[in-house]
Amino acid sequence: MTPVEALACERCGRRYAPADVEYTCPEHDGVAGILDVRYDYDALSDVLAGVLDGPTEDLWTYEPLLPVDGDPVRLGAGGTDLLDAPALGDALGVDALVKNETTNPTGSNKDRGSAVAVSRARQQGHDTVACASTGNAAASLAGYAARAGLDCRIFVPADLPEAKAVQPRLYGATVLGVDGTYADAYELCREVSAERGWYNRNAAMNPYAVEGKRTLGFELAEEAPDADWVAMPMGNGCSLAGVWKGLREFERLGVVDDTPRLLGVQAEGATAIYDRFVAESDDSDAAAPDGGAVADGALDGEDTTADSIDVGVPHNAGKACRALAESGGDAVVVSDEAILDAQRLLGECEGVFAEPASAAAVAGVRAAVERGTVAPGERVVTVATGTGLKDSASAREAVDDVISVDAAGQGLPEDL
Ligand SMILES: Cc1ncc(COP(=O)(O)O)c(C=O)c1O
Ligand SMILES: N[C@@H](CCOP(=O)(O)O)C(=O)O
Repeated sequence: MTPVEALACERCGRRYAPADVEYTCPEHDGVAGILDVRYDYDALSDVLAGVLDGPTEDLWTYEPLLPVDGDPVRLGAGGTDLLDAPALGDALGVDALVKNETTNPTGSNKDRGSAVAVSRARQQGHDTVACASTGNAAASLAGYAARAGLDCRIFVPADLPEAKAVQPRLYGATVLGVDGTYADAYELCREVSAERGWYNRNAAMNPYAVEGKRTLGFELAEEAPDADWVAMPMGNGCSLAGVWKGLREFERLGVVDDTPRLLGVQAEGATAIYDRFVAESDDSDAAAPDGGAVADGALDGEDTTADSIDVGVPHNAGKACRALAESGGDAVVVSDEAILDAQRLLGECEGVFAEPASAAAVAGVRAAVERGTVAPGERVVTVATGTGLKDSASAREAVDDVISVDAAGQGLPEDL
């Protein structure tokens, strides 16, 4: 197993032996003290050559760098394609690449976090896992729980897109539709899981889920060492922070000489991380379309068609802002209209059907080019975090109507 040195509190810096604490720092209430897994990098360095030797089949190619003690749960997460995206690049004015996370086994990058969290849950003898979700973590946890033979409980906002509520049930999970926001579902899941002894996967409190997410950073470092930017959507901010951790570690371990800048993208209806980043950045030229009102990062106003990033209380905001700042990156906010345009652009240009939250990253690149943050021709990897197939109702807004034709061809347009 990867030698975990300690769990360090993101807030106060206290360090704990892994056996002494399961979730957050005991010095703070609730989720405030997120713990970060710290490794012995000399030991990681010793196993690195074996990891880099050969193709990345899936995220367990990186098993010696992951905090899992053998017998991981395998469903095929990771090892996703990095696509050249020339048509998208022409449309955006950059040298574009797309990291296609839509092909993960349950359809999103959340599978990376679930693979590690569920493997640990099984190793520790838990029989039930749980999470709150806007849909993708739900399906992901449920799919991995099914593979591991564990029971699964999911808390979701009741107004979830239909397929996102169906998918985890198909994997055998019990889905609880909470009459409220994602933030409400998160708090309820936290309380009930603690009361009933369920293993809580949520990356806002479980230090190990993000360790799976950092494998996306490993892959990007290996596959696109010359990238200038990596653009990602932000909901809780954990996915972006996880990618940054992986990128930085591969720089530290000498796999790459340099790291790309991160572009974090939020939707106009849920801007808490963006607001905090702007507030913390002395020299940021970030500006929201609405004038850029600065909030305290703890809003509960969730209102965007990009439901996966419709997060009013992003618990990983601090980590995400630090990642953006350390990378020399930036944050942008995009409208729902721009997101739907970008969803269609990504589909038409590159054959990738991504959900609105993922398309937000494409819209964010366009916005960043327009305001000069990303220079024309720079090499930009956009992470397509999740498939659009789970939310055809949103995609419906982005496409033309079906043309009705009778069986004899009546109605067929002449100019087709
Ligand atoms: C498809 C998709 N993209 C992006 C995100 C945002 O990830 P995070 O909440 O880690 O910032 C999510 C979270 O659910 C997601 O499902
Ligand atoms: N929006 C996310 C929230 C949970 O994901 P996590 O990995 O940050 O715990 C989702 O539901 O997919």
